Amino acid sequence: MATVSVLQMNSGATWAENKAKVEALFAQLPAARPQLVLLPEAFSCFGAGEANIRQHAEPLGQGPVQEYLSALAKQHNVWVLAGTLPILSGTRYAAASLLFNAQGAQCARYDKLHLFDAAVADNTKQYRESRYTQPGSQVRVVDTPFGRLGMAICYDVRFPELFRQLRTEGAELISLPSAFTKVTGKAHWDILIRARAIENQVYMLAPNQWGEHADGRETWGHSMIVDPWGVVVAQQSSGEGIASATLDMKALEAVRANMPVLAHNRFEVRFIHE
Ligand SMILES: O=C(O)CNC(=O)[C@H](CS)NC(=O)CCC(=O)C(=O)O
Repeated sequence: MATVSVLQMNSGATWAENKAKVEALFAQLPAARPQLVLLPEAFSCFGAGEANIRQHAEPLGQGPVQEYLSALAKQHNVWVLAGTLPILSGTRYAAASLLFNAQGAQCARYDKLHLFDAAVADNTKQYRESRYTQPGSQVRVVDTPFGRLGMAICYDVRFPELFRQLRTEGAELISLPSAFTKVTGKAHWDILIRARAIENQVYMLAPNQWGEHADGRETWGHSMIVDPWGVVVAQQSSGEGIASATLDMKALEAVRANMPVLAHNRFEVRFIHE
């Protein structure tokens, strides 16, 4: 049975400082070695505006952030889910989640489908992710040695159809790297994640940003791993840190066999491309 770890970060503006944070967290991985480690959304550069994102954006397969993660995966012999980093996409950037295997090869990419354009009663007030982000156009599921992984990001959690589609395509685990705000996180974070886990009978792996960031924006933390019955099996409430859990695929199969919601479903989900 595989162990997975989600890393909670307080990412700053620059890769130099965030790289040091990633390194420090990897040095604290549990003795029961995880096979998969997940980083939060915007782990490499966060909360310092569009010019800063542009400076950190990399072409797919090139650049210091991807090179570092590839080496890190290999060095620690773990799969690494690189929450999101800005990947050049035309004249803009995709908020891309990249998966590296334990040999350091980049083997899956998912671009955030739903962009966070919303008003929130916090000190940022207006979020306009679509101003600088190129949305994805594909749903992504990938086989790993520890289960079939569906990929999602942050605000996507509010769109249950995506998660039903991932389950329909065989997902057993779903990654949800996030930078969920403090205000919306307090109201909705655990409920949304647990609901997606329960209704789709999957493990939800949700590393989040925590604390105050360069532009004063605040994120909620509470990074968590939720099992297919909806139980929060690991959580890092506040501060930087690591939450780890062992995946029990027999228990997942039992939940599905006892209550076959996928077979009972009377609705069909269709992904609408742009
Ligand atoms: O833009 C960046 O640098 C990194 N990306 C983010 O911080 C994104 C877009 S602004 N945040 C979210 O999606 C929060 C969603 C959320 O909090 C909710 O759904 O309530």
